[in-house]
Amino acid sequence: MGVHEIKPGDVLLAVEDISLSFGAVRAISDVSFDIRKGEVRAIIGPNGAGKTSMLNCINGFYHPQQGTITYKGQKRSAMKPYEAAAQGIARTFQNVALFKGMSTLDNIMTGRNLKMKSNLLTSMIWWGKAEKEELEHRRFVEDIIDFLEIEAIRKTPVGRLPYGLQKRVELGRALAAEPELLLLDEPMAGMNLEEKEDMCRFILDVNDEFGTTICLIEHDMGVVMDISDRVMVLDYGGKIGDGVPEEVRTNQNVIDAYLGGGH
Ligand SMILES: Nc1ncnc2c1ncn2[C@@H]1O[C@H](COP(=O)(O)OP(=O)(O)OP(=O)(O)O)[C@@H](O)[C@H]1O
Repeated sequence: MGVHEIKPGDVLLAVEDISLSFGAVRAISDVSFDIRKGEVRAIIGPNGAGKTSMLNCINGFYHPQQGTITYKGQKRSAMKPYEAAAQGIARTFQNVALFKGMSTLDNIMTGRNLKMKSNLLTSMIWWGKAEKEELEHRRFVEDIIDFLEIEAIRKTPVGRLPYGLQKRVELGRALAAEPELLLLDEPMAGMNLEEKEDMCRFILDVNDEFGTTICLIEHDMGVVMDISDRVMVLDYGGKIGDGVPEEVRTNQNVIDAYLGGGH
């Protein structure tokens, strides 16, 4: 696609001066920040600060009225979510968005759709080829299931699983697309301590073992500071801090926004 190769540490995605409004509500005001290849990047901020809106801009759900987003060196125009997905951007949602009646295995398999080349016509003509491809995809999905340690629930309808496991299945579905950039919206929300520790470990393993770049929104400050390389802080739609965890922890604007809290 004429996109130059990105080395670890290079900028994978750059957001420049973007603003997004819904009528009179300004969700994002003139925010610039970047995500480097191979890092774990966090976006934090009080409720309503614009964090989810930012992820929605990155994966094409929302189109900012101002500013630009450059992914792998290419400035994007108004991109649709499926186009972002085709270019290697996957995401999970604040509230689990899985097919509740379907098994863990089948839910993760749906994340593989983009990678499947065979359609009905080719599978009628090239039945053997399509079957082989299907087998390869199943093997890939089984590997994800092993990696996330969810073999025991592979046939269980996800609606019957506890919330923490559903979040893990959702992570599996996103991984099935073999993303280059993985966006996680509050991956640990609603989890107990043990589930949070597990999820942290999986996020770091995905980053380490697959080299996947990760951008996450998370409210648990301990977790954010532990697992992120850099943290960007939003408040009332504007950026008030950006840097390594230590810089952000000691940033007076950030301390004030959190102490002022409750908005
Ligand atoms: N589709 C929409 N229509 C109208 N207003 C919206 C929409 N999406 C977001 N907003 C508004 O934009 C602002 C930022 O919302 P956003 O969900 O991005 O914040 P957030 O930081 O993710 O909050 P939280 O931590 O509570 O999830 C809020 O005032 C919200 O009400």
